[in-house]
Amino acid sequence: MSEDDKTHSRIGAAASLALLDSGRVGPGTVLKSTYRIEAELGSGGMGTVFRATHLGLDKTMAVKVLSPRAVASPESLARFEREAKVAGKVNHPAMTHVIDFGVEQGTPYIVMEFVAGVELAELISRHGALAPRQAVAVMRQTVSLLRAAHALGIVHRDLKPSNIKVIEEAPDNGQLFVKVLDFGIAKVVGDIAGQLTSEGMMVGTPAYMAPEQISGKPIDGRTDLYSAGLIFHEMLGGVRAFQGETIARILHAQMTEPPPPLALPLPDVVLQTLRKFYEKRPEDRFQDAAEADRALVACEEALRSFSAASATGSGPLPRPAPLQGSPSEVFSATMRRPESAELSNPPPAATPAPSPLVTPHRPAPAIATDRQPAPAIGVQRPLTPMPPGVHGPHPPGPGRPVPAPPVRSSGAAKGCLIAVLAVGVMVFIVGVGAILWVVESGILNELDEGSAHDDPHAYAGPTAYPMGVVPQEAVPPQDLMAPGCYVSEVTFGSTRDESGHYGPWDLLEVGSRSPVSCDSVRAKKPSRDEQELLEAWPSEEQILRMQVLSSMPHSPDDPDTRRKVVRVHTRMSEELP
Ligand SMILES: Nc1ncnc2c1ncn2[C@@H]1O[C@H](COP(=O)(O)OP(=O)(O)OP(=O)(O)O)[C@@H](O)[C@H]1O
Repeated sequence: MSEDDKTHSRIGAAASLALLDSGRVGPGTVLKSTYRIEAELGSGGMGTVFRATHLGLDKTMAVKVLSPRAVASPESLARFEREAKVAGKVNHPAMTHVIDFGVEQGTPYIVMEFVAGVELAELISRHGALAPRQAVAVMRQTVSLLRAAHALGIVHRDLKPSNIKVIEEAPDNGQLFVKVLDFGIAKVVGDIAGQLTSEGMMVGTPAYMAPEQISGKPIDGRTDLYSAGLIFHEMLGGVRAFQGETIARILHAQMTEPPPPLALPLPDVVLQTLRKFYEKRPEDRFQDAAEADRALVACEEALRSFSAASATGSGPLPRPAPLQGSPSEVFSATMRRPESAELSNPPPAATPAPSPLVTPHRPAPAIATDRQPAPAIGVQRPLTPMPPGVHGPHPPGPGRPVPAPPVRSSGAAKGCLIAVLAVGVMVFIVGVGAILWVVESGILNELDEGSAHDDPHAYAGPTAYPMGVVPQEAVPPQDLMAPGCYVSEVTFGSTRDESGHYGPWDLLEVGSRSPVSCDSVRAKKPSRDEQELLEAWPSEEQILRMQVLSSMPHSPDDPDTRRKVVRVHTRMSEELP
């Protein structure tokens, strides 16, 4: 995790403790004559995590050692100690259990069970979106752990996909099992120790931080539910819900914008549950983990019938062939990808077996434009029209072509054929005559000139409307109700210049426009970033609102290019007074 991706507390100076040197603990060090440090696993805001061996039990464990930077204050020492004690209180299968705690030559450390597996963040970035049922299963385990922790007054405060480790996959149904890492910055609500994080210091990761956490308001279990909701969104969509080039941009989006809609068909109850997790106001969210869990159970049921309905008439839904071996072999083999020779029972085909962990499809892009409908995800892909209550951007057509009925060669059939041919010839002659008449009469020219105005759904082109951004207060409410508002997803592209700045922005693609009711569009002043994009907007049409949905390099090979997908709400200027 990059430094700029995180906003950790700034630790105050306390020189007396700064003499701790992490060099004292490293591979070869034996702590308490019991734990031999083997290798570094990684480091985060609080310290470094090592793989270690319990010498008595000959068992692998994880040891987290506080970094000299973090240990520079009594506050961080207290936090670290609290991590050990608090984490030890939570007894749940998804909890990473704390085994021991100690201070060796002034260096505090915590001994935890070693959690093998892959971080959810890595799983998503490597394989894309999870199948919805897998995502719901991960959510249920996480929320169940939160329920246990919240009951003890413990809030995690830094839930994110890199703090969730996928430890196993059930070979029969692909269910994923997870453990949550890092209750290290947990806050014991009401505990005096909880006040240690002084006002104004933020602890958390911007992409998953709840609005109240950002604005320094009191936090509680609902704060974790917000982060969990964004993780749910990411599992379903395959990309982070909130992305941005700067921390400020992400924090602003967390405070003011909903996550972009998911571009895959999902039952209503799943979409409603998702939204309720990340409502901006804590009082609009699930009020506790138990309530969230009930909603997730309803999601499970809806997805079951969704799959069943999808499968009707089309045979069993396609499922990737499971890899061979025990669950842990399957899991590690999947993570290493099919260099199949490494598997105990490699799949026989020359083509590598797809991972059962996630569907073999690429993730649905977070944003589906009308030009590029996002693919539905793996096993949930409906092959028949969606059942009632299921919403998706592009209801799929029948999955299989209907075979034509066999034609019988009989006298009656021949008679019918001749009659049909005769009617066809007559229609053709009348049609040609009508076309000639229309061309002669000049009607086509009139239609051509007037089309942009006559068809409110037509893209009017660059010259029809005056350009400008309409601030909310400048648009009378009755006018907001007027027809003529559209929404479309627009792609802008740019290349980084020598000073490292992107711009100017080119308009690459305007997705087809859908009419929206203007009263659903709240005009807002564009940010500086958005203003830059606006300059590329060639249409002399008023832009009510724009929202950056995603921003990424054109391709991994060309990191100096950027592609932004922006949702633009526009209105025809002629509707204004
Ligand atoms: N109990 C554990 N078992 C196995 N690996 C672990 C364990 N705890 C942490 N790790 C791994 O060690 C690495 C560092 O973890 P750490 O929690 O210090 O960092 P982080 O999560 O990136 O940062 P932060 O905690 O500051 O958000 C991560 O790759 C994490 O997956």
